[in-house]
Amino acid sequence: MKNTIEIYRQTFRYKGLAVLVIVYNLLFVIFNLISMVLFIPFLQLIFPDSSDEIVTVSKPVYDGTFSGGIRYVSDYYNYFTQSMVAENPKNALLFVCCSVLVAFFLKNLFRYGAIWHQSELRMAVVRDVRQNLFNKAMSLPLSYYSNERKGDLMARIQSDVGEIEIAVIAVLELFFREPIAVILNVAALLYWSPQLTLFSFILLPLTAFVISRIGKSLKRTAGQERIELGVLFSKMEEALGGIRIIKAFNAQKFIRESFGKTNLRHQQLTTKAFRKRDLSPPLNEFLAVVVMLGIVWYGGSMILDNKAGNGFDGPQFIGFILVFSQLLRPIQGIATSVANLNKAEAAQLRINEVLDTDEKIHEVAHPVSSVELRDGIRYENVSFAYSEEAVLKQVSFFIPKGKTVALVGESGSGKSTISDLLPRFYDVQSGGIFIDDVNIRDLKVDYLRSKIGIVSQESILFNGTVAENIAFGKPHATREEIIEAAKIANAHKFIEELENGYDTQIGERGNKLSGGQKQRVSIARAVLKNPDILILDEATSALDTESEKLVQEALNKLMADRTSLVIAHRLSTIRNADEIIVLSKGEIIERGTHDELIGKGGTYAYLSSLQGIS
Ligand SMILES: Nc1ncnc2c1ncn2[C@@H]1O[C@H](COP(=O)(O)OP(=O)(O)OP(=O)(O)O)[C@@H](O)[C@H]1O
Repeated sequence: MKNTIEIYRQTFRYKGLAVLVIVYNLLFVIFNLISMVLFIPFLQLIFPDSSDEIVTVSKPVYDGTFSGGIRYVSDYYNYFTQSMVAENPKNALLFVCCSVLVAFFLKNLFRYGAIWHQSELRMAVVRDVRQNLFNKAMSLPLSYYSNERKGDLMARIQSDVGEIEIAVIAVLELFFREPIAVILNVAALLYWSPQLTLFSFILLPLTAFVISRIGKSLKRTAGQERIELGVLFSKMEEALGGIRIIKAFNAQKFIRESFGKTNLRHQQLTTKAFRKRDLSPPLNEFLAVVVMLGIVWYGGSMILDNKAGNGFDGPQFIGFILVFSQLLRPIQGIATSVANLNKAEAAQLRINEVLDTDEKIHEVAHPVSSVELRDGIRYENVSFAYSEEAVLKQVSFFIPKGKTVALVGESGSGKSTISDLLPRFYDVQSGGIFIDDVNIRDLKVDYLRSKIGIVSQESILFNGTVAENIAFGKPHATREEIIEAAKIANAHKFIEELENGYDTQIGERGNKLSGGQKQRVSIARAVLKNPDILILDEATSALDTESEKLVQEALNKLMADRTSLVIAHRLSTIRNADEIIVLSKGEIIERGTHDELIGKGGTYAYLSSLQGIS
């Protein structure tokens, strides 16, 4: 219920649109009924025998009340058409036809009016929910992404938001259209014949029971089908993502077979679901005919036996059946809307789980507005764990301003974790990191990150032009600034040679560029940002000698005069670091310059010898 209220609230954030949808729907319901009722005089014209007593209807008088007003309009219409019948039956027929036509036209006009505004409303709500989820996804801590699968978040953004879209319409129809349609139609039925109305309502639960049984069974199968579809998609995603490895290992057959099995299971479940779903229309129709025939038999007998009373004649009886047939739609509509809202409750819950996730990286109430970086960066007794197991244990070191500290160690020793703590992708659990004497926790996160440039192992480029990718951290940079940065990053030459120079689209994730080119674009991006502090996660993938030379040169220029923390994989590149810190299992085991560490003959010397460095 809480989540239904939430959907209701989101819908009514667009009050103007919601009110328009409601008003149009109400007019649709009213004209739907009127278009049925207008048939009665039409039928009375076709069966003149039954109109004997009606032609004598005298001109109605308006009694001043609201319900009297409705009766007056309807009586006047009868009086008017019947007077016409007396004068010229063909004119009367034409008049009734025109009235019915106008009523149907208006009914459909209002129906379309409701749908017109509904489309805007549902998409506006969807846009909001999707945007909120995306904004939240952007502010969630990195730890969220390691614990929860990205695919799951994608599913929430895609399918759960879709459920909300359907629910927006359900809310409007459930509260503002269908019940009113039911009430109006039932009122008309009761007005004509309370006895026949009661009889019809005895038959309805029978059909409702059968239909709901099918609905439940369908829901079960549809649920299984959705799960299987999820598996199917994840297999597809996995296979497409790893296509290079699949080909390299000649594993196409294995992957094809595994996909084939899931695909077959999905096909079987979908077929089952379709069969159940497709059973509804014929069964619905048959049950509707059973009910109708029951009414025809009972109502017809009442008229034949002259027991109907209250002037209930043949044409009115047909009108009764027409209106009754219109009653099934809103009743089914209520059932569908309730089912859709139930589904949306679950979807809203899943969306709220994301929206309510704690962002973990909290800002202090009164952050320090700026810090100069005069002395350097200090890690002081830093300990950290992603879950239970400690990943960093009491790590302390200092990077003097303008100097470079390199982190070395086996895979999993904690190098990336140390660098992730500086821009506060995670917060230390004990100890602290200081820029001069200011704890980074006391700085505004945005401000802190604005001072740091990161060049990561993987060059993360986005679909766009080269220039846009370089200006990523400084969107208002001029073309001259971009070119200047590219020159420093040894990227200008190759960019100029591209098809459209700086305006060349580089494709998804920059897949139109080579590894070395991507790295130099990333470096240009960091150069343009011109940060005081630099984190460099050195690329592990080998580049050819020429490319590597260009990248290394670019990095040297980028690092000049900056305070840098370098994660080194190839030890040749950090020979000149001011201090090298060797980590093992989250602890510092050696530290010193290259020469000092080689002289010591410890782990660093051993690792260097493995890489042929002395
Ligand atoms: N997001 C995470 N969630 C849980 N554990 C993690 C996460 N990231 C890293 N770890 C674990 O923390 C430890 C340190 O990892 P880290 O990535 O800092 O090491 P590294 O020295 O940078 O390794 P590599 O050289 O392979 O990149 C490892 O045991 C790793 O499994």
